[in-house]
Amino acid sequence: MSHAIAVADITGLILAGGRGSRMGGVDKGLQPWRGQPLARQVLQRLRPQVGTVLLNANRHVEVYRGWGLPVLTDAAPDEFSGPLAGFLAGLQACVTPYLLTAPCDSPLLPTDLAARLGAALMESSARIALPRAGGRLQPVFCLMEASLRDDLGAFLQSGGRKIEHWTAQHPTAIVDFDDTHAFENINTPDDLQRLDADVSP
Ligand SMILES: Nc1nc2c(ncn2[C@@H]2O[C@H](COP(=O)(O)OP(=O)(O)OP(=O)(O)O)[C@@H](O)[C@H]2O)c(=O)[nH]1
Ligand SMILES: [Mg+2]
Repeated sequence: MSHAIAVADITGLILAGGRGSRMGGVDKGLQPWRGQPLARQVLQRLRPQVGTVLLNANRHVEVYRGWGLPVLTDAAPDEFSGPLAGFLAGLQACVTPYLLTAPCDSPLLPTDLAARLGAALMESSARIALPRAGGRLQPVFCLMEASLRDDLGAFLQSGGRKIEHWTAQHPTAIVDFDDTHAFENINTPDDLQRLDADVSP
């Protein structure tokens, strides 16, 4: 018996729906890092790990579509309800049993993220798997059963906004990763420079 989820059974979702306020209000996914838009760096790392990739954005939708990706907007794109609104759009669109999210601003995400989270899901009775690095949960990187879509819809409807508040309502497997740089995310123009200097390719 193999304790793995087939790659084809996972839809990847790049989360690029935020305001980027700490970056001056720009679309973070389109900011260049090592010569490419951040969200494209994420796409390169995520694509081999999943069967299909979707992208969630509320601005510059045509630019992202030009990359050949289906683009999902939040149900209420003007409200900026946070990443869970992106999770829900992904869950509603995905036709596979599992959805794996990754933010557009973490270009060094682990190349074995789906494999390790997937193995943890299979080996437990959990419905969600989250990575932890340097002792901190990284809930924006979330592998979940697609059948949680109605439950998440109800959580958002009732005003819930925090990923960890939602995941805490379901059995969740936690997977420790050693490489803390892998989850570094870029929030400010300074971060763009610093992450390039600190971490070799
Ligand atoms: N769909 C959707 N995604 C969001 C929203 N807000 C944040 N995100 C995503 O959640 C992830 C983490 O958010 P942050 O790093 O805080 O990004 P941000 O909100 O664009 O940046 P700040 O405005 O500076 O906080 C990123 O992948 C964002 O794109 C939202 O309202 N809707
Ligand atoms: Mg934010």
